[in-house]
Amino acid sequence: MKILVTGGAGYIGRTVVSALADAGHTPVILDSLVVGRPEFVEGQVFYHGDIADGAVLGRVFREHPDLDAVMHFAARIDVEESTRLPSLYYTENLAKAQVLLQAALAAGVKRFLFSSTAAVYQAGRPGEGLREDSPLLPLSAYASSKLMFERVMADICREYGAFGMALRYFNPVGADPAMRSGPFRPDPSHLLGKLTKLSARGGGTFTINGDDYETRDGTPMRDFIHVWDLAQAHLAALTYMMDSAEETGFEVMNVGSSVGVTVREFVDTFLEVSGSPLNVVVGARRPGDSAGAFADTTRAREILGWVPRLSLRQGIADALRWEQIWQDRQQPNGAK
Ligand SMILES: O=c1ccn([C@@H]2O[C@H](COP(=O)(O)OP(=O)(O)O[C@H]3O[C@H](CO)[C@H](O)[C@H](O)[C@H]3O)[C@@H](O)[C@H]2O)c(=O)[nH]1
Repeated sequence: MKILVTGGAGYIGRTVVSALADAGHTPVILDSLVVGRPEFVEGQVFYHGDIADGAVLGRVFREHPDLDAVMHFAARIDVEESTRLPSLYYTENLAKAQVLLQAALAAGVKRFLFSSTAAVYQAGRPGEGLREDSPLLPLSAYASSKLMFERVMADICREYGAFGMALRYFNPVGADPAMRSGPFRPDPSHLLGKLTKLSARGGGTFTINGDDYETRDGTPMRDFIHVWDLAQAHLAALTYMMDSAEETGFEVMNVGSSVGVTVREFVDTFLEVSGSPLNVVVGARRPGDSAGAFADTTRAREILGWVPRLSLRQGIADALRWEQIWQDRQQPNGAK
């Protein structure tokens, strides 16, 4: 199948591009390269442009009249930034996404897969996984923009007789196990990114943001999903949409490991896997943080037949291996 992948030069989008190619599909990438990396589109069918640029969209759909589906990853993803710049988030993640969706529908592409987020949920009850019908409470413009687009998609897919799916990601970690892509931000704020950078520098102090939450060790809980497992969920969702007897539909599905891991447990596992001599201290809570939760992935298992296969340890090991490769690549002439 031929799939348009927006944001295909980004961390998750590029991983999915590799998974699609490995499975014999043909990805066509559309990326503005505002965040995405030019290295990730080398050798790929690639269009440089914005998801709402009519001229670029026109070219893509004209030159690929045989597209079977769109996988839409291109988005702004920084929760903190979204609380400062909500208009940017509603423009990029909601208004522009609608332009893309309608361009696809006008071109007759009626399968649309969207990257949503677990940030749409209200914090779960301790010990209970979040289900797709659990209470929603988006706390940032980022989360709201994602949830709003889910609803826009549901309505417009019905109007046009199309099939849409929104995958609600929990916390992706790791890199393509074949090392074709991985995280690339020079100054990441997320847990594994921070730990990986410290480890690459040979040590330093890592601060756990609060240990007075209602979790088993007081530190927040998250559900970490290997990015390659996440990519496989997209392939399963694509197959499901293409094989569906229904022409029209809309499905929401959690994609997580279904295992809750606390920040302290994560840090301990990281120290074991990396062997890094990090100094771990406990600091204040991070504003806006929640005690967190994990995914109930029953729907993805039953409907898509998808289950995560890769461990947290492998996610950490792959991230560490990729960090080394990526840093080496950033050096001129490959010098260390
Ligand atoms: O140096 C650090 C960095 C993070 N943490 C803690 O680790 C946990 C996880 O934080 P991340 O920033 O890694 O992940 P979040 O769950 O907060 O947010 C991520 O997942 C969300 C979905 O739930 C959104 O997609 C968002 O964009 C993405 O960053 C939080 O309790 C955070 O405070 C620390 O203790 N120290």
